[in-house]
Amino acid sequence: MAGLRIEHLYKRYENSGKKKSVQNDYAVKDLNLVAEQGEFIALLGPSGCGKTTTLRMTAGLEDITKGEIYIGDTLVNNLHPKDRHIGLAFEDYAMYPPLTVYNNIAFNLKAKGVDKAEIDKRVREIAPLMQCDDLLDKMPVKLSGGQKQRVNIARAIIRRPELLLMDEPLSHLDGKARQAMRTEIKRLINDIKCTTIYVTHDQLEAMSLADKIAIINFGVLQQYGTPAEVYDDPVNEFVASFIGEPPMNILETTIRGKGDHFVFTFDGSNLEIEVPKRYNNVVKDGFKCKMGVRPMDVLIGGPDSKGTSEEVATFENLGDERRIGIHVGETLLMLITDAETRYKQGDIIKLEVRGEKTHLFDLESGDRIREK
Ligand SMILES: Nc1ncnc2c1ncn2[C@@H]1O[C@H](COP(=O)(O)OP(=O)(O)OP(=O)(O)O)[C@@H](O)[C@H]1O
Repeated sequence: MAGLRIEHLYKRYENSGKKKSVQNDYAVKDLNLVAEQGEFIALLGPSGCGKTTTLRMTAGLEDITKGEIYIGDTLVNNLHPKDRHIGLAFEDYAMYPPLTVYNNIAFNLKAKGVDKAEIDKRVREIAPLMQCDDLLDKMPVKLSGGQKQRVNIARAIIRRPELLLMDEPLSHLDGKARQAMRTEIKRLINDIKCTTIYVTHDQLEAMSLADKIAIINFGVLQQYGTPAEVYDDPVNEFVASFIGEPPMNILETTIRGKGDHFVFTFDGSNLEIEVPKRYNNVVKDGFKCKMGVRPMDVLIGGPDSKGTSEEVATFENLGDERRIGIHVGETLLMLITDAETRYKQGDIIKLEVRGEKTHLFDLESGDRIREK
């Protein structure tokens, strides 16, 4: 049984003509997505791409323009939010300030008329899971951002939802608290095994938490797959450059024949990178496209390296890794190294690129060009 099934979902806001960022007037366009029972799905994409709209339609907080949403086997298009068996944890904590944490967590069960003893049992079950047992007597105003978020999530899961919907739940937290909460969410979801849809624009969060990631741009699903699939096998330039930090290097290139193989060449640079042989059937001398390569697949060669000599344009020391930028024509090619050497602008290094790790993208559409 699918935890959630979305079929040909569209959303058009009536006033969207005024919003420049909605391409073709649709905030969500022909979205299809299946989350299996118990799966953790991240909806990932830039601001305004339609993630929250999708979540709100799933929750029943926003009308659907066209399409179907099933939770389990039930078509929920016309069901009231309270009848959808969902738990909601949105970025604003939306707690009731005059109520203690206990009463905030218990609120929805009380409203449903669940008896007192059962409510108490459930609050005391959930509180340790979300590490808020010592907060139960506190008032919301006394809580830190991380604590509020834990209570917020406890409120969402106390109803034992079939589907947990989370919208940027970590966005108010700073770096360390964010990391800690991320780990807690992962542990929690493993414990309660609830199908979860999690909205974020943070690719690291999506990569570390999700079983599958739906990457959306301008309301259109670009790719839906496991973190490894979207990282290693991106379907287009958008996905390739959205996933990974620092992002994949993408450079315009002209392919040239060289003996029995082809090389990527770049305007204004001597750099040449071997095109993987598997592309021999799709490229030819003079073929123009974009080449993508991840910064960790660009290496600094040793003294005997046959790589090209290049000048360091930028150097950043980030503690556990160092980032070097090299001008290739007008584009900055980034590489990451864990070597201790500190470079400075103008230093010469030998550059080696792992040709076998390169991807090809269509110059116009950005679609991945695949071997035949
Ligand atoms: N109530 C509304 N009326 C009109 N347009 C809206 C409304 N809500 C959202 N939009 C538009 O729909 C598009 C998708 O918005 P949505 O909030 O779903 O994106 P998002 O990916 O969640 O963005 P963010 O990460 O910034 O929250 C945006 O262009 C937005 O301006």
